Amino acid sequence: MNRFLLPASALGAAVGGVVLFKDYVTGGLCPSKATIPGKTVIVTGANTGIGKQTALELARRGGKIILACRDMDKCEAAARDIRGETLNHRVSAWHLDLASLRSIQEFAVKVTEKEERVDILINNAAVMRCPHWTTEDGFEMQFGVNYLGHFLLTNLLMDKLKASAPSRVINLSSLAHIAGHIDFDDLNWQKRKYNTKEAYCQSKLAVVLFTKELSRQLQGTGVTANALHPGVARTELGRHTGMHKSAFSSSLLGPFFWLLFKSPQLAAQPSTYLAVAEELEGVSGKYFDGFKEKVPAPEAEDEEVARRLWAESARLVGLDVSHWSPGRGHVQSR
Ligand SMILES: NC(=O)c1ccc[n+]([C@@H]2O[C@H](COP(=O)([O-])OP(=O)(O)OC[C@H]3O[C@@H](n4cnc5c(N)ncnc54)[C@H](O)[C@@H]3O)[C@@H](O)[C@H]2O)c1
Repeated sequence: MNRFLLPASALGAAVGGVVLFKDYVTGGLCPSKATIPGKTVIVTGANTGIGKQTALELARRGGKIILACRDMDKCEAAARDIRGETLNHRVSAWHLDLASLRSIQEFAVKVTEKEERVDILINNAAVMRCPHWTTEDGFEMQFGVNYLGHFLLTNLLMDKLKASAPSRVINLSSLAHIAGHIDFDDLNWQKRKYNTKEAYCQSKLAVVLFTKELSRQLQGTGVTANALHPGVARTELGRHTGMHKSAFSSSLLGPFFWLLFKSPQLAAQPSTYLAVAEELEGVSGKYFDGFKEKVPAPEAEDEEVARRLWAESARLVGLDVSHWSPGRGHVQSR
């Protein structure tokens, strides 16, 4: 009997260790139980991955949820899933292609006309390490979708956000921002040899700089802006890198991914926390890694870089900054 005791307790300790380690890596569930009845939430890129799970979590908490997606079939399917799972029928699918300034403007006009309020804007959509593609307006795809599209969208919705204050903007960045650099001489990768990884890192650094500058400009308005690294998750984000569904479910690498990567549901917990937590009311201009506030990369804290990026971005998307004040974004025809 005794000869089984040692191996059994070693196995028990190993299993316990794995469970504890996984818990540590994945971060756990949102610590806030706050609900959001009466609040309207927009989640971009909500048909899959972290965005879909975030929309589901917030629908469960009673919000009116707008899924803002490029592919309407997938968006409708996600909205149906969420309505079915949460029994919250105030979940709808709207078209938004962040690779098109026209689409962003149409979406913002529709929101402005049809919605009384926007309490929470979650800028979640992204593309990672795609080939050297450009958006409809000629911007490098990762810079255009991950950052510039959200920059314009947020500015165009600012009147609504201000009128609904206290309200929140949550920008999905990434730990990858620390390897980023804003090259003002070539934001759009027209001069340099294209590097998919550096372009992703630049776009995610731009998201943190945007968050900081937005927060500075919105002081006293009741609108807060925070940036977030959600953790590393098993989503479709790696579709251009080979790290996708089949790798996650392979018998060789599957257990490794299971242990070290979050499920989309767990990776949606930090976004949910930033959206609902009462203790974060008034907290703005911060960078979170999971549920914890962290210091971002030094370049992300550079106010001069942030101001310059804002001005350059406004110029690129045709936002009239000469008459600009928070909430008075005006897009000139291009
Ligand atoms: N998965 C991770 O490990 C991880 C790590 C750090 C940061 N993030 C960030 O989390 C966010 C969510 O990523 P995910 O892992 O769920 O990825 P995902 O690829 O599963 O989801 C991204 C979503 O963005 C949408 N999207 C892409 N281009 C778009 C466009 N032009 N217009 C509208 N929507 C568009 C996609 O359709 C998809 O719904 C992203 O901002 C990503 O950078 C993810």
